[in-house]
Order: sequence, then structure tokens, then C-alpha cells
Amino acid sequence: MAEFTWQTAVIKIGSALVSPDGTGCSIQYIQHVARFISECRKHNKHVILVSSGSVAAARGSIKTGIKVSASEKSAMAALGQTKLMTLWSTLFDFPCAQLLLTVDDLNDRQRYVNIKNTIQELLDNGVLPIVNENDTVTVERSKVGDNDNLAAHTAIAVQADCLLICTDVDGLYTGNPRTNPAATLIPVVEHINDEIMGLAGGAGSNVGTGGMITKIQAAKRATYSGIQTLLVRGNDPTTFDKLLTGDCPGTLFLPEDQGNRAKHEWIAHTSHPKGEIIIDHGAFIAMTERGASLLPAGIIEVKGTFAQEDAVLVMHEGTVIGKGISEFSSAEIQQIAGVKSHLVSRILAYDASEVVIHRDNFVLITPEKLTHFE
Ligand SMILES: Nc1ncnc2c1ncn2[C@@H]1O[C@H](COP(=O)(O)OP(=O)(O)O)[C@@H](O)[C@H]1O
Ligand SMILES: N[C@@H](CCC(=O)OP(=O)(O)O)C(=O)O
Repeated sequence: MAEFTWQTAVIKIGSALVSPDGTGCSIQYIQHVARFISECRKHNKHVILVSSGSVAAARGSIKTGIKVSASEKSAMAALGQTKLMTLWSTLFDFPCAQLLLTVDDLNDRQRYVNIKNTIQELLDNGVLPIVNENDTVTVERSKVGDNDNLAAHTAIAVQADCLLICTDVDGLYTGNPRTNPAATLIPVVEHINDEIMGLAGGAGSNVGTGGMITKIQAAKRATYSGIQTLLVRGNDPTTFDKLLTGDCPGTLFLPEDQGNRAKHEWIAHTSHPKGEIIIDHGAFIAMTERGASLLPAGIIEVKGTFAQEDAVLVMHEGTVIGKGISEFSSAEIQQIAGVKSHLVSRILAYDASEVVIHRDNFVLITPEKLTHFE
């Protein structure tokens, strides 16, 4: 069994653990998770909980058709979230706080920073942050869609050093253990490649949403950002006894790359680009070989409509070379594209930055990496 240590963990609990029979919510399994969280906090570790189960908790309380409509599901989420928070609160002798997030919150730089600061403030005050997707307001296009990936985004935002995903199987198997008795548990994954992605099937219960696919996606997102990710069986109390002794049961996904900064992680993995800036060859060489910032003189064209501080793609000869935070809106860039930096303030009639994308707000991205995180 591998060993692992951590200081700040995001712990994700699936619906199957919150609602073992798919209707309502029960402390049957989550009491063990709560005991683990309380023990960790006594050892000065920071924990953020991402809890699924609001929809399952309300099943049977909202009249629905055979096929649950979007509004029925939203109503269930709204009602069930209250049940969920109440249940968790009864299991701790410290306060809990509710954070309901959407993908728009994570993609907007200002809101993302606010989420990070809010969680830090709660942790500093001894409060347990409990996160869920805001299913009441999200529509398909704005959903993270599953709490596995939401937990990974949260771990990146708070710069956690561990993502712990608790589910109803021992870990990642070579096939779905429910349907393939020959499937064996994989204790350690050093690199998440297509073969590993191919092992995952869908949800194992009628309450789960993400299945193993979203767990591996989440593990890839987190490990790309230097965050070790552990997938364990959360409905077995001995799992948490082992974790408390530093053992790690289940499947440990090793971090890919230490040292990424939180901003670069957000730029590369979480932000959704709102437009494109097409640059000339001189700017391409400067940015890819000399680590330079993007100056207005190197801009040929701007596409899309975006505001200052939005994430944008940087393009050269039809190829994405990276993502960055723009210091200017698309309208302003239309005015300053191709001009020398010392003329920018005169053209825009205010004391403006002389760079369009500062190097610290830019991440070179290969097309493969970009594809993965779209
Ligand atoms: N390769 C695999 N290894 C382990 N479990 C798998 C695999 N492929 C599919 N599964 C299924 O994924 C399920 C866990 O995902 P899910 O039902 O969404 O649980 P949760 O509610 O915890 O998110 C397991 O119960 C199992 O049936
Ligand atoms: N936001 C949803 C959770 C969706 C979800 O990801 O569920 P699961 O796959 O069980 O972790 C809810 O609270 O029901």
C-alpha cells in the first residue's frame, strides 16, 4: 500500500454514499467520513468537503414524472441541499458553510479569486466549507456537470495538496468490477494516458452521475496541477482508519507537475477563453523562445468580444500557442493592434498598460493539453 501525506485536502463524497438507497440521505456511510474529517482537523489539517447528494436527498419529496424534468431536478436540488447541509452539520462539533458553485464562477477570474479567498477565510475561522454545484441555477451549458470535476477545480483554486474522491468501490479497476469479475484494482497510476481513460465506465448506481470517467478526468485535471489524487471506497470505515495512519488504500494518481502557480493553473486548466489574439512571427518568437510579454506591436488581429482580465487564446498562423489574461478589452485591442507601446495611452486616452498580455499571465499550451481541458 502506498504512503502519502498532505496538509490541505479536498474530499469529495458521491451521492451513493450520501443516499445509499437512492432516496433521502443517511448518516450510514458519511458518519465515517465525518469522523475522518474531525480527526484530520485535530491534527491541524485543512479540509474542504465537496458533497453530492442534494438531488438524491430530495427524491420522493418532489412530485416528478417518469422522466425528471430540468425544473423538477432543480427543485429537488434546492430542497435536497437543505437536507444535505442539515445532515452534515449534525455530524460535526464545528460550524459548516455552504458554497454552491457553477462553471461560470470558476471561469470568471474575479469570481474564481473570490471563491479562493472565501474558502481561505472560512478555514482560518475553523469553519468547514461544504461545496456542491448550484444545480438550482445551472443549465446544461453552464454545468460542471459532476462533482468529481468540481472537486478538482476546487482543489486547484485552494492550492490543495490532495484530492480525495470517496466512492462505492475500492478504487480504479482494470474494468467495471460490478460487471467484470476479472477486473483487478490498480493501486498506483503514474500517468493518466488514453489507456487509463479507457478503463472507465459510467455510474455504478442509480444515484451516481459521474461514474469512473469523471473521476479519472478529475484526477487528470488535479494531477496536472501537482495535486496527488486518491480514489477510495468511502462506504468502508476501515478506509479512513488506514488513511489516518498514513496508508493510502484505493488508487493513488501521482502528481504530474509540481510547482505550478495557482494563476497558471487557472489559466491553463479552468479558464474558458472568451476570444482570440492573432500575433505576428516576431511576437511568436518573443513569446515562445524568450518568455516575453505580448506587446500591441505584435498583434495582427483580435477575434471575439471580451473584457479586460478575460482569458483569451493566443494564435499564430492558425495554431494555438497559449492562453493568457488580456490587459485590454477586445474593443481596445482593435484600436492598438500593431502600434508601438508608448502610443497606447495616447490612443486610449488613459494611463494604460504597455503590454497586452503580461508574461506572468500567460501559459504556453500544446494543442493536446488544450484539447483535454476544453
Ligand atoms: N474501471 C472502473 N473501476 C472502478 N469502478 C468503475 C469502473 N468503471 C465503471 N465503474 C463504476 O463507477 C462507479 C462509481 O461512480 P458513481 O456511480 O458515479 O459513484 P459516485 O456517486 O461516488 O460518484 C462504481 O460503482 C463502478 O460501478
Ligand atoms: N450536484 C449533484 C451531484 C452530481 C454528482 O456529481 O453526483 P455524483 O456522481 O454522485 O458525485 C447533487 O448534489 O445531486
